[in-house]
Amino acid sequence: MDFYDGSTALNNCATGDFGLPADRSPRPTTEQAVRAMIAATGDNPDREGLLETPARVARAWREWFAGYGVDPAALLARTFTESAGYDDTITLRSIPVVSTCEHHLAPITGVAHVAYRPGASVVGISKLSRLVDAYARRLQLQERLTSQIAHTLDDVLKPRGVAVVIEAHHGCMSSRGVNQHGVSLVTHCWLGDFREDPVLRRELLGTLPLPRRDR
Ligand SMILES: Nc1nc2c(ncn2[C@@H]2O[C@H](COP(=O)(O)OP(=O)(O)OP(=O)(O)O)[C@@H](O)[C@H]2O)c(=O)[nH]1
Ligand SMILES: [Zn+2]
Repeated sequence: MDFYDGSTALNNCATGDFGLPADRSPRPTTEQAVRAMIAATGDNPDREGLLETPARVARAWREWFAGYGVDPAALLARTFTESAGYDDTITLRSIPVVSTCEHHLAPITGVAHVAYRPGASVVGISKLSRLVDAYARRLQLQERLTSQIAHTLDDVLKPRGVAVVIEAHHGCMSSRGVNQHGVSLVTHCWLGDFREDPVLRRELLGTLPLPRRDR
C-alpha cells in the first residue's frame, strides 16, 4: 500500500489545486509502527492480548486507507448518454463517509450528498458512492474531501454544475481536545450552475437531510 504524507496538501475548492505529492519517504511497516505506539501508551506489546494487535491494525489500516489504491477519475469512466434529455439536478443523498482526520488520525464519520446537472452524459449512481469512498479513505481534511469529490466529478463528467455537501462528526472533537459530542461540520463545494445560481443552491439544500438530528 502506498501512503501519501499529506505535507503539500492544499485545499482550494475554486481551482481544484490539491498539491498532490511529489516524493515519498521511507517508512516502517504498519505493524512495527503500531507496536511502537502500543509501547508508547505504557502498555506491554508482548502481553497476550496485544500480541496480534499490530497485525489486526495493519489489516484495519488497509481498509481505512484503501483510497490511496484507487484512481477516482477511473471510477467515472463508464457513462450513459441515453437519458432521454433529462437535464435536471441528479442528487445522491446520504452517502456514508468513513474517513480519518489528518491532524489526529481520529475517525471522521458522516454523510455526503453529491449532486450534478448533467451535460451530455450521466454516470452510474454507484460510482458517486465509490468516488466519495475513494477520497474519504485517505488522511483527510473535510474541506479537501468535499472539494476533491466535486472537482473530479466536474473534470471527468463535464456536467453543467456540481454540488457536494458533507456533514460529519470528528472524533478529534468528541473524544479529546474540546470533548464536544454532537458537533458536526458542514462543508459545501459549488461548481458551475450551482456556484452561479443561488436558487439552485437553495433548492438543493431544501432537499437535503441537514442538519442531522439523529445523534
Ligand atoms: N478545518 C478543519 N479542521 C479540522 C479538521 N479535522 C480536524 N480539524 C482541526 O484541526 C485543528 C488542529 O489544531 P492544532 O491546534 O494544531 O491541534 P490541537 O492542539 O490538537 O487542537 P485541539 O483539537 O483544539 O486540541 C483542530 O482545531 C481540529 O479541530 C477538518 O477536517 N477541517
Ligand atoms: Zn482531528
